[in-house]
Amino acid sequence: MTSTPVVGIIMGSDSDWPTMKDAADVLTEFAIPYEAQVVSAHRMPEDMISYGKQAASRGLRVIIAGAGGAAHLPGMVAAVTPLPVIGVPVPLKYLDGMDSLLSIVQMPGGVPVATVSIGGAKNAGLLAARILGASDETIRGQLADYQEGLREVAIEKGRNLGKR
Ligand SMILES: Nc1c(C(=O)O)ncn1[C@@H]1O[C@H](COP(=O)(O)O)[C@@H](O)[C@H]1O
Repeated sequence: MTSTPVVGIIMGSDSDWPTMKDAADVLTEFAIPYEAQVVSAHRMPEDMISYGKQAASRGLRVIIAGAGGAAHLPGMVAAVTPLPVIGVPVPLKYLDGMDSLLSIVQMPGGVPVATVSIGGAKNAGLLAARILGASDETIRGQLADYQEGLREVAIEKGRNLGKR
């Protein structure tokens, strides 16, 4: 039996998937059910509006939206859903993702998008887990273990410094 997705990962094009996959991998690691699909504000505006409007009633609790270039997708989805939207600026060949970053981060007051770093889909996945973990003790425990793992790796790497 597959569980109902609680995180929706959307992206402007399938070409964004190599970047966005990092968010999916984190959610898989935390056993958080997600769905991933292409939803473009520019190329399929009506579908994008439907996706955003139906997201909460379909059971989604967080949306991760990635896009490159003139990245209007995260902000437009945030405009039509009350769910938290995490924006991932996807770097393209030109401008190194600065265009996408600025398109996503400079939202007008009233319509928030939690923007992660350029190409920062891993942190988008972790942020989604933290949002869900605020009201879910199991996920919160998993996140605490994950953080402890980061500490142990950092300490281990520090120990190895003297051995070089
Ligand atoms: N920024 C957007 C939107 C949108 O914001 O609605 N739709 C597609 N795109 C972006 O166009 C780039 C090139 O897409 P193609 O590789 O399909 O030409 C992708 O990074 C996509 O996210």
